[in-house]
Amino acid sequence: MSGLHGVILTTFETHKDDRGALSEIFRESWPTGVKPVQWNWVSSNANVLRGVHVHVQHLDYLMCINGEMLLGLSDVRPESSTKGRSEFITLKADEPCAVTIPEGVAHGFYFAAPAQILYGVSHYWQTVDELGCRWNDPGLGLDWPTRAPHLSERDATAGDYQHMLDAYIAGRAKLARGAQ
Ligand SMILES: Cc1cn([C@H]2C[C@H](O)[C@@H](COP(=O)(O)OP(=O)(O)O[C@H]3O[C@@H](C)C(=O)[C@@H](O)[C@H]3O)O2)c(=O)[nH]c1=O
Repeated sequence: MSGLHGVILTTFETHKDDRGALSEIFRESWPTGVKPVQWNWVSSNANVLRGVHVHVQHLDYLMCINGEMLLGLSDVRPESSTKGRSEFITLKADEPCAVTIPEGVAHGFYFAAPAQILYGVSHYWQTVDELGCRWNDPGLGLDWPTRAPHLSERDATAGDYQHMLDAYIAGRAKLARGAQ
């Protein structure tokens, strides 16, 4: 369960037999809140942290397919009933489920050990929709279980929480004007 407005957990039914297992992971008819147009496969090494990012436009439909991932979430939407709240969800490949992350919910992915994830997105990737801030900015309210994660150059040089919030609000206004 998630306490953040619009964050949806979808659990999968797993059919096991003597060959292994099979799960349906997405049906358009399920109430996931998202219709992916693009899917990404991501492999991460131990102690990698991706993010923290927030999107103005696209939603993510995220699952762990090998190992474990700690998902950090922080609601930055000014009008949200859960604005300013944050939480962690652990996704495990052997407890198959997906998390829908709405636009405006900032998120980071932490991998204590090597793992693989798969995620679908509601809009094609475009850098203009890739906002972010420093993974450990106090404004996020996320106490990660690492002090020195392996980050991308972009994430290591990201700005602060307030800068991300301002960019998110400006990006949303631009989108509302039909400019994105
Ligand atoms: C996200 C993405 C990246 N790329 C490319 C750009 C770059 O060369 C390489 C790695 O991209 P990044 O460093 O941006 O990957 P990463 O830091 O993993 O970015 C992801 O972080 C998580 C937390 C999210 O929220 C995602 O939406 C996305 O922002 O892959 C694509 O071609 N398509 C895509 O959809």
